Amino acid sequence: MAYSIWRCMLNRSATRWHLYRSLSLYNSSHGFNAEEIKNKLAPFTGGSVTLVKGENGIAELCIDNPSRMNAFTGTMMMELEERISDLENWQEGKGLIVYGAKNTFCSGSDLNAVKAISNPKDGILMCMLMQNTLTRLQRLPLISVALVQGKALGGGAELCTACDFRLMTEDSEIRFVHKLMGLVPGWGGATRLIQLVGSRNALKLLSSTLRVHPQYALNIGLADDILSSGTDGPLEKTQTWIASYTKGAAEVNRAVKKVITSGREKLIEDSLRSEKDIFGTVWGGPANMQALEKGTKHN
Ligand SMILES: CC[C@@H](C(=O)O)C(=O)SCCNC(=O)CCNC(=O)[C@H](O)C(C)(C)COP(=O)(O)OP(=O)(O)OC[C@H]1O[C@@H](n2cnc3c(N)ncnc32)[C@H](O)[C@@H]1OP(=O)(O)O
Repeated sequence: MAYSIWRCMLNRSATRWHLYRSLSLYNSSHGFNAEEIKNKLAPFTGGSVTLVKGENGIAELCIDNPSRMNAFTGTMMMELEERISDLENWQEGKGLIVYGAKNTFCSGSDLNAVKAISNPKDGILMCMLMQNTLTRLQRLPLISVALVQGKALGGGAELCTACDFRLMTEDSEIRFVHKLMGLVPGWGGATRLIQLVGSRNALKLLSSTLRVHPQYALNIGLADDILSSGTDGPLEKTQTWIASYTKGAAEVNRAVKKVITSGREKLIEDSLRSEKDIFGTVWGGPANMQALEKGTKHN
């Protein structure tokens, strides 16, 4: 009887969570026409966004356009959305590593594409497409970490802020170069940067276009660790790093991320109600009953 009640609550809460999560930031009511901007971006080809979902529940998403410092071409922006959709449906997932090919992170939009859609209407449509995608990335019920090697510039700096954590190699930099381009962030990077480092530090980074090196990033809370060179490569080190945050059953790890996402985005009362709903999806579940049966102690 108890199990069937649990399953019923699980289904109801999961449905509510899916509805909340699948509601994109922008839709037609905001003037967003996905097909229109995708048709504009399609001619700008090159590079790829690849996804490998590991047996250990950790996926690796690679921004792969090394001949252009992993800049996002038009087709790569669309591929990123497809990979995020794949991850939203990966029920066994616990974690995600986002990194760039050939030891550099990402240099933002492909400037060839940028020049071709430099009118305000198309720029806003591209902005809404990328904000939708990066918000969905941030809301994934997976613990995500950006492995920053080399340079994360412009939209690349914004991409790394959409992950829960950032690890930087010793020679890497994060740089919000937008002001030098006569721009401000458009992919949601300003909003997320303020959440990460506070409005004063965010204003410093945007107005000075400072090259943020690892130690300074650590000091202001933009980076979570610095990966020193050694026998293991950066990706292996990042796998080891994320493993310490994703131990145990997938459904419990996913519930942990969901309560944080809820607390980060909602008003207090709404967040508390969501926390209750998410709690209901794991209370009395297999991992909870197993821990109780084991008499788990935490000494
Ligand atoms: C919302 C923000 C978003 C937007 O507005 O849409 C943006 O992100 S705007 C773009 C912001 N990014 C940039 O302005 C970066 C421009 N690139 C550079 O500053 C430098 O390339 C670098 C990233 C600092 C690397 O310099 P370096 O190590 O000297 O290498 P190269 O400059 O020779 O680059 C190698 C190769 O890659 C091409 N490249 C690099 N970045 C881009 C890019 N964003 N778009 C297109 N192509 C890019 C560069 O042109 C070189 O190609 P070749 O000249 O053909 O060798």
